[in-house]
Amino acid sequence: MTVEVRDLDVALGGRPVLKGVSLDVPAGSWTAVIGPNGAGKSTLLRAVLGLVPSRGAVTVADTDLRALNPRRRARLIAYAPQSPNVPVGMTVFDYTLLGRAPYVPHLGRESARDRVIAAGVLDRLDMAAFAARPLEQLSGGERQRAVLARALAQQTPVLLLDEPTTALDIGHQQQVMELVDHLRISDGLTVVTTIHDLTLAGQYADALVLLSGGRVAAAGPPGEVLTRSIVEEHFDARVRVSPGPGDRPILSLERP
Ligand SMILES: Nc1ncnc2c1ncn2[C@@H]1O[C@H](COP(=O)(O)OP(=O)(O)OP(=O)(O)O)[C@@H](O)[C@H]1O
Repeated sequence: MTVEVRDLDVALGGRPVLKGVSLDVPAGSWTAVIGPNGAGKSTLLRAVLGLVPSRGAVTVADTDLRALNPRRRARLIAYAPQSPNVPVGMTVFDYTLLGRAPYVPHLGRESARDRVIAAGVLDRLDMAAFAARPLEQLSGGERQRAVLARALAQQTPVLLLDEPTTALDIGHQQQVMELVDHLRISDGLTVVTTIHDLTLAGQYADALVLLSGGRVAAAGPPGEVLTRSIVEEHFDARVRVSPGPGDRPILSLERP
């Protein structure tokens, strides 16, 4: 399903954080939102979901997202936040099962199918062995995968992921990115993710949107956005950009 954001303005604590941000994410594609710390990436995802007040329009398949009730919205769009408050004492399995909440009838319980879906997602994220463990006893990377599991268990056509790989080792980074890409291709998911690893962003995303100071500073295919001059200007970093497989850029830091 196509996601469209038009002229989004967000102010937090009386300060403008997003200014006129527009975004078009075609159905079944992957867009990565990149940008320096404080650029407004997480705020953009939160504003799309209606978690912070904003001006502008957000539509999914031409439906105004904010006009939907929370249950209908949760069947359309899933969100894995960067560092959510996790309920103390809850097991990984029960937390993942929360992703099925939009499908549970009022006053009803999760079905056997819901439990199968939750178990399947945990399995695919290498988390089956952690199913009975309380969330607060997990490492940072294990908790991050549990948060992702809950979002994937929602089985929505649109997935918003805030920094899904920051706490993960290189193997689990690849596993998570491959799993999301596999779901995108097999189920036609539309994916929007914020991400700091620019090479990883460029390898998986169809399009990159660079936020800088709350505005869209560049947008387009990875090769157009991840140029040496754009990265140096907006991240204040010295980098080498070399062509990788499929003409997707590979970035490495250069010592000044
Ligand atoms: N509740 C708030 N009140 C005031 N300012 C806020 C609030 N939440 C975020 N901000 C500010 O909004 C700006 C954007 O924050 P946001 O978390 O969206 O940035 P980001 O691009 O995701 O950063 P990072 O890469 O560090 O995760 C920052 O300057 C931040 O300090």
